[in-house]
Amino acid sequence: MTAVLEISGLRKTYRGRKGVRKALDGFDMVVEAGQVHGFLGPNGSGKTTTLRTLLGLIKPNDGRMAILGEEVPRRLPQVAGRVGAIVESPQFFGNFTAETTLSLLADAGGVNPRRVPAVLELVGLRDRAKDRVKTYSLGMKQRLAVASALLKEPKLLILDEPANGLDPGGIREMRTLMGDLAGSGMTVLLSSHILGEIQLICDSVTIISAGRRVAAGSVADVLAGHTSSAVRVRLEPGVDLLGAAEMLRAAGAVITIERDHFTVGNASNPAQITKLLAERQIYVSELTPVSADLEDVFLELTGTAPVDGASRQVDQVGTQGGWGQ
Ligand SMILES: Nc1ncnc2c1ncn2[C@@H]1O[C@H](COP(=O)(O)OP(=O)(O)OP(=O)(O)O)[C@@H](O)[C@H]1O
Repeated sequence: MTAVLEISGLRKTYRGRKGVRKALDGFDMVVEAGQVHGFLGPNGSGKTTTLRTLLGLIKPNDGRMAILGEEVPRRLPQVAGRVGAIVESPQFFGNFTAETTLSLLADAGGVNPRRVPAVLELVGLRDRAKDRVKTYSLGMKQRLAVASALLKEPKLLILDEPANGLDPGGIREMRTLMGDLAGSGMTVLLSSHILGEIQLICDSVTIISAGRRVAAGSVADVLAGHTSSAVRVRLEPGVDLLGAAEMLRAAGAVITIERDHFTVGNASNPAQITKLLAERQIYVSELTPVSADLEDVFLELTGTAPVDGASRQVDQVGTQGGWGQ
């Protein structure tokens, strides 16, 4: 596979009245061609700074970046025509229709006007193209924004938080759209903190925390590297669930109590659970492993503060020790 986007050792320090803030601290990222790549991190972890730096809107302090094999920002003029990006929510005139809006943008950007119906079709707005934008839902406005970025037929599409503020239906539409775009050969980079959706949309991810990469790879690989040691425990009806949970907690288990069961978050040896319970004549009716999802991995990784001052990427974060070994 060829890399459409490569970043290495990127550093950005903001200096303000409140002092110096390291937004990017030797950040690395690689995005391969034809992928939908999720760029994930908590608020303030450096996602927007990375995207704005890539697009030449912010000057980095150090590091190398290349888009489609061209060094940026030096060669940005040569590559800009092949990159579509939305890093700030674009403002549209509510009284214009989507068709007019895109026609004006196409005209201003020297794009063939035939692209307008094509992109409207791509984002699923063809039937509403002649309606005023002010009658659109937020999801439709987001799709119009994507349409505007697609006018010049980019090879790489960069979207900052495209699912932000969308309801589940809007997120589903956005997900379908991303899949369609990648299916047409485009590479899509999308930043987000909505992880459940990312797991379904993306082929690969980069997770950033405090300006450094803490995980990267295919969603399956990232998940496989962080197998959960949690198990769900259900007891026979009528048994004192809270009492049993308390007893395990006193023995060192990390317990989360649900309505009709509890989970043990650090059960590296599930037999210990059944043994301790059986010693008190309490019998389990279900003991099931809880599989890790991207959200678990994200919390585990971004809750792990990187070593201060070290620029090494901490992809290989060790898993925490389990209880009951
Ligand atoms: N113009 C600025 N001046 C000073 N500090 C800034 C500036 N822009 C961002 N920062 C700081 O840099 C860090 C990274 O911010 P950035 O906006 O890149 O994060 P983010 O991951 O995009 O967060 P969010 O998801 O909230 O948008 C934060 O600590 C932020 O407060």
